[in-house]
Amino acid sequence: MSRAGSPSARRTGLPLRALLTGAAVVVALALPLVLPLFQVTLLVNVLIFAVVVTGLVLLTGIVGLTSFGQAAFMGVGAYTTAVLTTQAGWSTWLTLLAGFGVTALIAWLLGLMTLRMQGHYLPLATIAWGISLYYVFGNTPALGGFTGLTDIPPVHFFGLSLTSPRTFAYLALVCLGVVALGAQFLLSSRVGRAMRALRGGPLVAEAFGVNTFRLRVQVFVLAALMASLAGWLYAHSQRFVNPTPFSLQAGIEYLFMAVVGGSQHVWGGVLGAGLITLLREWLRDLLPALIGAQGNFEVIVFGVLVILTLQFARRGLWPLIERVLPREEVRLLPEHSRLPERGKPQPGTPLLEVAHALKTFGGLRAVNDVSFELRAGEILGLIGPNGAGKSTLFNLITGVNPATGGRVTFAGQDITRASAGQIHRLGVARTFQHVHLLPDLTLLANTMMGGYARGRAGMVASLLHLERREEAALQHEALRQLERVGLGEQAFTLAGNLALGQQRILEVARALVADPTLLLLDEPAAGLRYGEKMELVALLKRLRDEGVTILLVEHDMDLVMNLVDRLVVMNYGEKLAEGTPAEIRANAAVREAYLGVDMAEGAA
Ligand SMILES: Nc1ncnc2c1ncn2[C@@H]1O[C@H](COP(=O)(O)OP(=O)(O)OP(=O)(O)O)[C@@H](O)[C@H]1O
Repeated sequence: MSRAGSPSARRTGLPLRALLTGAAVVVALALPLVLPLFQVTLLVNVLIFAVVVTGLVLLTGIVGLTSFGQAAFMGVGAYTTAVLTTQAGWSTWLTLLAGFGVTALIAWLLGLMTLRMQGHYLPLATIAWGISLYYVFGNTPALGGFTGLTDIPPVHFFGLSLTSPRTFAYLALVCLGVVALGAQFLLSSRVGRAMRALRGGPLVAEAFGVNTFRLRVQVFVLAALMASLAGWLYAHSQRFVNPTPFSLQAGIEYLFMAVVGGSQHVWGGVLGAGLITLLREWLRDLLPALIGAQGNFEVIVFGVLVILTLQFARRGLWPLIERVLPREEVRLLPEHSRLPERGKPQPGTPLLEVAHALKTFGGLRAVNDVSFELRAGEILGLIGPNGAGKSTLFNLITGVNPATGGRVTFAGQDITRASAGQIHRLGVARTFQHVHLLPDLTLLANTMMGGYARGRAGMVASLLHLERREEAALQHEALRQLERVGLGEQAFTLAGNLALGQQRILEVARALVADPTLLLLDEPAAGLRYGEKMELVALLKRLRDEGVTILLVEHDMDLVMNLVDRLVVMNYGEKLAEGTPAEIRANAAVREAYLGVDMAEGAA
């Protein structure tokens, strides 16, 4: 497909969306001037809370790490500036940096200790340190105990003292603008795609070379820094601090805001902060008057609201708004340079060698003394009845589960003990038995995920959008691979709209973006219709003709016999046979293992 006719030309709804964004900015800038003073104070709170919730969107909504402890990090920022300004006379701008330093250190240490935890252990850990920090604030005399610290000086900006809520609102607006823009930049970057992939579990992200633990810690620290900034703003807007706004209950409320607004969208977090804060104020007046008694009745309403949201709008309110907004601009950056490509081995040279591979689970030998070789340029099929050990062997080769014994060599390097990411970086790319795509992202963005290991941009460059050259090269490479597999025309549609067959082909394109020497396919035909299987076979044959080496685990005998150059057959963890499809068809032991499957018929 020619580049001129490529989807880059589509710019869906750009003027209207830009116009709406511009109008929202103008309204936001006008609000502090036109609203009554009480409401401006409320607006300042909304903006401050939105900064914390933006961090939660990244941490919980995108990466999937639920944290109840963000309010505590807000407290670290608030108390750092409170102590250093009131007791050491530091400038408020310097204390902002100091707050970042202290928060980053605490978050990094807590992250190192807790972020390896899975499931409900991590949220429990965040509750634990959320409570701990609250009591540190309340029980430390130097921090004013539960009474807190007063007389915090205002922020000065070029001689202007930001004592009035009206002027302070602009500082809070700028802070939220910077944080929200940075978060948006991050999410549309290489690191952002890796963050999204993390949500589906570490397996996928690691297969693309992401150091998942390091990324989790980085996002955790980033979200804590956003909370710290909010704490700094809070301290200087209120001019006093005490532990209450940084309690576990506040941490839970920030989560409510994210969930109600839409925890996977930056603007969802802002919407949630606004809605919950305004609703709280309104209900605080309304409910006691209605019920005729004093009490925190609004918290009960919030609980019901969250349950209703989870029931009827699981992804929050922002996606409902997004549905009526014009679609976001599709941006294909101009390509200045291409990504470097790795040298490919000569066809016929040994590429992958599995020697006496052994994998035991307790007393079970799931892979027992299996040896075979894969040569560059061929398609090798790994087949066997259910439970034969194919997936286990696949996992040994891809580094998902290390071997108990034996040796696996790829391109001359011993990868027996290498991690999934290290193996990927050597030139092995894979697809998954159960498709792992990001359905809300375009085909292009999904495909770009496969090129993670070919990029270098880190968290800071991504936050500042300094990685555009690299991003452009990746975009164009991804588009080339989509065109190569026949999905170029749909590059800007959402992956979730594809039929399963196309999703599997998309996974192949994503793997190809890694510029692999070896492509590993885990049951690529599972769940496909006949026509889809034929398309897949045609694609894989074309790739083989282009020099791509392929190893596939597959159940579908038709597909395997018509596609591969050679086969390795496994049974009860052992290698039963190896040879061309014709040799395997004629093998009596293989026929025996496949009782009921007529292999000759399968090939026909
Ligand atoms: N993590 C594990 N812990 C314990 N046993 C396991 C584990 N993974 C696999 N096994 C066992 O190892 C054996 C081989 O399983 P494996 O999934 O590799 O077979 P397979 O050939 O891929 O089967 P299928 O075609 O059904 O996917 C099976 O007996 C399985 O129960």
